[in-house]
Amino acid sequence: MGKKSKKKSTPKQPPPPPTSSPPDTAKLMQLISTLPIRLTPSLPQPSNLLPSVLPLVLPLGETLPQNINSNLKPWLLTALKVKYALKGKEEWWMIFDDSLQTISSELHENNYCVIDDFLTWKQSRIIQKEVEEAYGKGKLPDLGVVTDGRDGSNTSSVNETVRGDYIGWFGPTKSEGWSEGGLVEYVTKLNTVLDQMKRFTSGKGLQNLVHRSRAMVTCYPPGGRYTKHVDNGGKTGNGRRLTALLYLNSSEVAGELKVYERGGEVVKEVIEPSLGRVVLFWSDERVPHEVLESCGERFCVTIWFFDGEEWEKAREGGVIPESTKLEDDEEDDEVKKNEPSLQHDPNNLVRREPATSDVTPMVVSNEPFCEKGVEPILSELKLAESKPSLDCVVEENEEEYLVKLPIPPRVADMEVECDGRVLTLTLSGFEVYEKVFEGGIEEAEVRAKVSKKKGIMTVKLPKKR
Ligand SMILES: O=C(O)CCC(=O)C(=O)O
Ligand SMILES: [Fe+2]
Repeated sequence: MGKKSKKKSTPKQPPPPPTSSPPDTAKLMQLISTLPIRLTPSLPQPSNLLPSVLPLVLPLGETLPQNINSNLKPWLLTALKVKYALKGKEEWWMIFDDSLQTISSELHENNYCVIDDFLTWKQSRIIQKEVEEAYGKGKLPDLGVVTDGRDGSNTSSVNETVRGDYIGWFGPTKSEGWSEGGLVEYVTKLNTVLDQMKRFTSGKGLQNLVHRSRAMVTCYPPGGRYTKHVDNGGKTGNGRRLTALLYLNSSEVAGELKVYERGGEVVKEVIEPSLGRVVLFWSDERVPHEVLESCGERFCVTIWFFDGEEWEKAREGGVIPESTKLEDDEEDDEVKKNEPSLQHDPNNLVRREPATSDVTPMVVSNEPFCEKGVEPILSELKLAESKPSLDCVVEENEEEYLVKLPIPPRVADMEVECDGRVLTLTLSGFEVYEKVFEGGIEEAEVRAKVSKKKGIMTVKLPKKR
């Protein structure tokens, strides 16, 4: 009885801090202003709500209290960021259980999630510089081939009024031009976070994510836009389960991402494409979205994560092109005949559908590091798997190395030992598109030729002159 009346007398109060000593708000805010993180400007000012949220997350280890007041929820991610920045762990603030739990539940409840400071400021600037340079050097040469319409069912139309961006597909390695390694850090971090998020979800959502696409780097020039669409819609799925956008714009370029409710009638949020911001959303009909007209050069890196089964089905059904074109190789004629061609690339415009050769397994990191040199305690990082490695025979002649290995069952990163050095190949279909020499060998700008016979694949690597 007493309990009941007590409840009635304290309506609408934020939940009391779980510790007896409430934080000194002014001091706290002063401290926060010195942290290398951003307080989401579109939310109510920090002096307003943040102090109410912080006590909820700060003293509680790595689990969140249940039933957090809903008006405080938008501040949760910021509060968690503050929490880990206070511990000197701002680089990996999102990998801790309470952060993962918050991101997962936002994604599942809202169908999308905006994460600021996914990369540190420094990391974001590195990728930004690399992307701008790539654009300047003409490495994003192609006008996007669009998925037109709301349901994404038309994948063949090319219409500048629908989409007006320049596109390039990239692996993250130095040999693909990422001289400062910015993209590889981002991709590894993203893979690792998504992999860890699996622990906080059940059902189909994230559990079956096994592949990711290469990074689609885009620049919308002034006036560029992309009308309302979904990334994986229509009758035949294309395997995409989750879309991850990384924005790279430090000045105001407009070009906001407009996110709609399922059905595409009701606007949920208009999101600025600002530097270091990551937006995760389900690629299917749940999240129609649109890019509003840009007024400057607007940069974004998009990576799609695939549901293993759906992707396999789409590939078998011919929805996904098997491979990019093979170089002329007599031995491969038979193979070529059996491969679907890139029919939806009639005008030499770039594919916006990631091909088999654009897809690679999610490689996760077990050793996230922290800028300040403090290693986060990451005892939970159990899902990480090492790259598959296949037995192979390496033969050598004057001009090339011949690496013979069993054909991998699916797209795979693999390591082969070549002349005593380890060579990492990212293989897909029958094309090797990415290779990294480790152990001091000069990076070779070679495009390996691959041929296939009776279950054995031969990779021919020309020797560098
Ligand atoms: O650049 C963006 O913000 C989103 C692009 C997009 O929706 C797409 O490429 O499918
Ligand atoms: Fe999209």
